[in-house]
Amino acid sequence: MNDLDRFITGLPKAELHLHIEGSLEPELMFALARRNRIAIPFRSVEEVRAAYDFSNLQDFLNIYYAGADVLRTEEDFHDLAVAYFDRAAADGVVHAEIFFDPQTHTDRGIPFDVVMRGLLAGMADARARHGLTAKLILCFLRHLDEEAALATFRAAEPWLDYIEGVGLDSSEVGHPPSGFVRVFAAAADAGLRRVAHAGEEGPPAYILEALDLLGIDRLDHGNRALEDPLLTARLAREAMTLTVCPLSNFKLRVVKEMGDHPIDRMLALGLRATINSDDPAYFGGYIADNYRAVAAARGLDRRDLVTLARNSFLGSFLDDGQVSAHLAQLDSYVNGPP
Ligand code: HPA
Ligand SMILES: [Zn+2]
Repeated sequence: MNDLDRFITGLPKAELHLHIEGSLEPELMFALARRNRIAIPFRSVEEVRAAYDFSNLQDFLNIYYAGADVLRTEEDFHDLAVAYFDRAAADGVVHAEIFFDPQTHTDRGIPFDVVMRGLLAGMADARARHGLTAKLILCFLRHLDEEAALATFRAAEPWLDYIEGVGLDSSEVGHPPSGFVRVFAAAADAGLRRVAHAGEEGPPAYILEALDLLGIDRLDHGNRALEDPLLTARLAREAMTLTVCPLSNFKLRVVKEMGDHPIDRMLALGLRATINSDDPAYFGGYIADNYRAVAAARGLDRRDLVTLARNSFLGSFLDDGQVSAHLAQLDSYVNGPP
């Protein structure tokens, strides 16, 4: 590890865009398949990795939903979460706001409660082992209809004290935010935060819908906002946090090359951009790898990296006191011992 690598790994940071199902490493997939006596169409971890051959969101999603089939028990969700938190803590993550896709599990007959109990147990372990805090964001699958999202929200009702917010993910194009106004309104009425994937593959108009129709507090991806200068200016003016995922953007061809990544342009335009890993088991790296990838490709200096880490706390759903404490910790990391 060189100096910049060490600096990035040690930088205290929050992760704001992480699908827990996307942190399922092939090794754990094999272990869970064995434990649950499930046949999977692969003979080795290498074969699984070789099958991760996708070049757009839908091809990736097909593989990601298939992989999630090995998750069956509370213990499985616990082990999945602990594996992610251990890995995140090693990358300097001190706080994580993680997505989960309940419909991916309830549609296979896994009860909502099993998913919740397992993830919450994993979060408690992360707190005890690493002092890492975490929040849960329930994502609705946008390739399914709003009735299904409303049913999922009703299933979540007993658990709302343990859920920070709702999100919108899965296949973006053809499934605009305008289809989910009622379920997001119900979430707002229940006092939940709202986020949505928009502008990853979908057009800037979808970002506008997420802002104006869903009332989002944070924008997941948002890359295509840059095609619309007025929208970009608005996002900057409103200090909207963008959860940008560089390795995901590269693997899913949102950018052709890492050298084309707009992260520094976003910062220069005054956008509150953050760096995140999205689905690290599938996209080839955890959060520090994402910081390193853009630092190398776009020549980011330490000041830019600190800005990105600062933005991750400012964009989190922690309360003001907790944000200040994390920013103070970040300052003391950057400035060294007094
Ligand atoms: O990058 C993503 N985009 C949309 N849906 C997803 N579900 C997991 N990862 C993603
Ligand atoms: Zn995502």
